Amino acid sequence: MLVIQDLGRQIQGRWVWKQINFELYPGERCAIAGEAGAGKTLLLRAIAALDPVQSGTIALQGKSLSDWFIPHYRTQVLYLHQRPALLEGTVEQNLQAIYRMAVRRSPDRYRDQRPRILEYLSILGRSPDFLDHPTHALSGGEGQIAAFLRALLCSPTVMLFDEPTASLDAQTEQRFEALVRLWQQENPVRSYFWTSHNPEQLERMTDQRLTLKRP
Ligand SMILES: Nc1ncnc2c1ncn2[C@@H]1O[C@H](COP(=O)(O)OP(=O)(O)OP(=O)(O)O)[C@@H](O)[C@H]1O
Repeated sequence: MLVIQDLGRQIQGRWVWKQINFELYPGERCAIAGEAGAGKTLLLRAIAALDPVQSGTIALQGKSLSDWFIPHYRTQVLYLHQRPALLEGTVEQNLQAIYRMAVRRSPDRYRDQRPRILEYLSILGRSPDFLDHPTHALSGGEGQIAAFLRALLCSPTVMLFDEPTASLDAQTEQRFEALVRLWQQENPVRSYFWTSHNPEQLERMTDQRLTLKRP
């Protein structure tokens, strides 16, 4: 699915990590572990093609990142930010915006997907009113939920979860994890990387581990 070879990232002339080699197979759930500042976010951002790397290559489905049209690559590999940025407007307008992007332009598609969104909301313990909330009034946890719904609608093959439940209470965290499992069951080739400072969560949610150490 995704092959990382000899990947290295420098910041101000210093290697944060280097010689990272890893293969993510279809359906795999991989933890990215390492102490605070080890470069977990930088690695996820590199895999998402959001940041440059100073050495090595990434290939998705046998095709090197440099040969992908980046907007298409990002429909397949999606980074869920720790502190997601949402557009002005309501949660629902943020979800509808996905279908105005050139790579997915299809105005009617949102309507078709709405029942699915309502099902996801109920798994997350939220009522349909959540869709009407203005994004500027969302708490950090609600912002994570809204961004997760948006990510699910994008249907990526590889999801990059960066401390996705850091702002959630324990019950919503469990619901979030249940929805990740459902998302994966819907299509078992879906795979993900997940970072968290909670070892029990990594135990529950992942079965592979990539540990970052200082070079
Ligand atoms: N834009 C930047 N400019 C300068 N240094 C940066 C930048 N982004 C990250 N760093 C540094 O790179 C290192 C790795 O950062 P990163 O956020 O990837 O760590 P992390 O493992 O995700 O940490 P945490 O577990 O605390 O979230 C840190 O020392 C950080 O200060």
